[in-house]
Amino acid sequence: MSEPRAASPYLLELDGIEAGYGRAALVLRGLSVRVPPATIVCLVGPNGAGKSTVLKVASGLLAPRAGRVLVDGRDVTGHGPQQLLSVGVAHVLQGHSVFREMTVAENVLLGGYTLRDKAAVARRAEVVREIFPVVAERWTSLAGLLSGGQQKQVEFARSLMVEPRVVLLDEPSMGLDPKATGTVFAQVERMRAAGTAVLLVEQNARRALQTADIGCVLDLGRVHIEGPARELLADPQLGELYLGGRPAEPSGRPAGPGDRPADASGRPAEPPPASKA
Ligand SMILES: Nc1ncnc2c1ncn2[C@@H]1O[C@H](COP(=O)(O)OP(=O)(O)OP(=O)(O)O)[C@@H](O)[C@H]1O
Repeated sequence: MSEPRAASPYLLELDGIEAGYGRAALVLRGLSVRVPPATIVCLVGPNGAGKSTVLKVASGLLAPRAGRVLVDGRDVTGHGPQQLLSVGVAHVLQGHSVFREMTVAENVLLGGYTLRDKAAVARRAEVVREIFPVVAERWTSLAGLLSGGQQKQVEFARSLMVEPRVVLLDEPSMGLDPKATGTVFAQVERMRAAGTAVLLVEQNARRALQTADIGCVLDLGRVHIEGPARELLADPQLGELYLGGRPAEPSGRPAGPGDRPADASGRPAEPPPASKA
């Protein structure tokens, strides 16, 4: 018999997670993150803080040693990636994962391999082609001929084939120039507009917080500060510690080529004193 579903305002919840690799010290030490439906939540923090590890726990790639993973209030702790995908959690891994020698269409349709019904695959393909126009335009091109930003959109499109309810994005702007980064973040907003929640990890923290609804600052394996992304951007102490020391841009201007990534200065000496999480 399946467990009764508790009513929850959150689509995805990580609650008191402790996780690490092998015998090494724990990376996550009591971390909690909540993702409401159709919301972009961004994790920022120094290199090695455990941001990618959070995504691996959320997608079932790494089993936590303690704590719970909940989807729609239902406990899915310990479930593997396939099971998490089947309840609507899709993970777009760091780096580029398109098959360069295959067409855009083949790459995207691979994302629907778990869908049994051919008509459902065709319907979803139409939906993702609408969300990502470049995917529709380059449908029959070899994926390897696309630019880095276009390839990232192919990866997004592939992840949306199964109609996930939350997509975990690990460093989507990695290796992209500022223009392509802008395009990719615009597409992240389109995913939200299409009703998909996003849990985002990004080196370019300032740019990511301009797109996100909620920001979470990770340090020492926990969420130290959580709040509306715009408020985090405007916080001078946070800017100094985690966002490369530049004052927040009141206009929400996309980051320019001179913008320093969040972690350029490495781990700060002290975390901010007051935890709002
Ligand atoms: N597969 C692995 N095996 C062993 N240790 C790992 C593995 N992956 C990550 N780690 C370690 O876990 C810690 C957290 O890594 P993680 O990649 O989650 O951090 P991050 O905040 O995403 O860092 P970055 O901003 O540099 O990508 C680091 O100390 C890292 O060396």
